[in-house]
Amino acid sequence: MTSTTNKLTLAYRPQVRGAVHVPGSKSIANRALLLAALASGTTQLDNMLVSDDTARMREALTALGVVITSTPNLDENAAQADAGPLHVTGLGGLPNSTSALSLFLGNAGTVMRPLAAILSASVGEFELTGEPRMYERPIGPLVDALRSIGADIEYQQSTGYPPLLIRGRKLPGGSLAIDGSMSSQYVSALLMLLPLLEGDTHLTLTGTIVSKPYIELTIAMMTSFGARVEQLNEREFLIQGKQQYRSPGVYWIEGDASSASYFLAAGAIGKGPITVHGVGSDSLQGDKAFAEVLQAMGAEVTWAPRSITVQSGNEGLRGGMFDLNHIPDAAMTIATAALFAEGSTEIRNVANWRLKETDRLHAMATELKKCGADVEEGDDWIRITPPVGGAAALQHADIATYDDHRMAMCFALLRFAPCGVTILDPECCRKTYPDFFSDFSAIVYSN
Ligand SMILES: O=C(O)C1=C[C@@H](OP(=O)(O)O)[C@@H](O)[C@H](O)C1
Ligand SMILES: C=C(OP(=O)(O)O)C(=O)O
Repeated sequence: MTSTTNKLTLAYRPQVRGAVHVPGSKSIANRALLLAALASGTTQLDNMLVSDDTARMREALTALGVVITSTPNLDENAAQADAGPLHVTGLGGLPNSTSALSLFLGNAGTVMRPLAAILSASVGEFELTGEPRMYERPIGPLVDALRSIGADIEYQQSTGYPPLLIRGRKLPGGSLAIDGSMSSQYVSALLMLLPLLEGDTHLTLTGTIVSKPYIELTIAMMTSFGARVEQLNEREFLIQGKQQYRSPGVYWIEGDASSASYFLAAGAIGKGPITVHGVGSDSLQGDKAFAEVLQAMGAEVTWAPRSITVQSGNEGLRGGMFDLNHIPDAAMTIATAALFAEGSTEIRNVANWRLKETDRLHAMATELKKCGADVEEGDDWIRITPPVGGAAALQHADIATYDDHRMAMCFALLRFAPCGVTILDPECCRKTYPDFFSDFSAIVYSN
């Protein structure tokens, strides 16, 4: 691994073995921080993720008056050396701010969307800002739903996009519809707010709902923090108002299943076995299903409640056609694993890749082509065919990462090809996994 300031060259290492403890899940960490902040009582959060996205949530909650303290890490198996338990003293309800606040939320969808919902029903005036890319990521469906029950939210630049100016006020509940066809985060954001409203709410999801497991994750976590959500059917929910979140005492944040995908794919390509600790059959995260896709491609997968082990199958990986709408983040790792598969791999139903840290369909197609793959890109799909000659015929490329942590991380798999790979601006992985490249280098070998 050689690194200059803004690029990292990863030399050929054909084999992988060992074990890794992946850092805490971004999705769970940011939900846990928020729910603990709204709850009565103090919550201890174990295996907290230390990354840009969780830093943005912590800073925002601290500015809102939530006391969060960290304690030293005494666990030598911890995934991150700086990730000791956090103690969050809950507000026992919605925030109440006497001064106007401007909150910088970076490019963290799991902060912008939930806080837009929570603050629209809180006392105070809140400006929600972020990085330039955040201003290109839509939030209109969530704002429309909140306005329909009386929220006062103003777009400060373009209609339908952050930055937002929110003048918080009591919201009554009632009948509410939300379009879940662009992002499940709008649904999760509303769900976390609704128990705290003055009255009961009947919530209907409209459109073709994307990324569904994240909605299930939200409901599971709300339940752990003492709220009740009644699901009437696939699209309808009844949520009583005037509820209160309650601290569960200690809450363990699972390892990040999307971060696990890079190591699991490594095991499938580079012989293995490799064991990823922190994610397993008991996991709440939908991205654990990534291991099922690897299995369908020919890898050998062994499940335990809190770990997954993968090794290459006897016949290597084979391509196929996969609808990966339910695992949009881990799906990116299938796109680079496809370079090592026999035949073409088609990833379907991922239109909202275009709305994330970058236009991921376009970025992925552009960079895979640089490696010598034949790539076709549709509105909501991508098909990858490795060069004739397979991995041995792949070409070394300087991979542009578009300030997208997953572009940087999933192209690390190219080090299993003789050409190796250079990753430009590898530091962008700090959004969810600051130590990714050193953890990845620790499990690869020359023979
Ligand atoms: O709720 C969440 O924690 C997330 C939901 C997904 O977004 P979409 O619902 O926009 O696909 C996912 O891509 C994101 O990284 C995290
Ligand atoms: C889409 C992602 O992030 P965000 O939470 O900002 O939507 C991601 O982590 O891949």
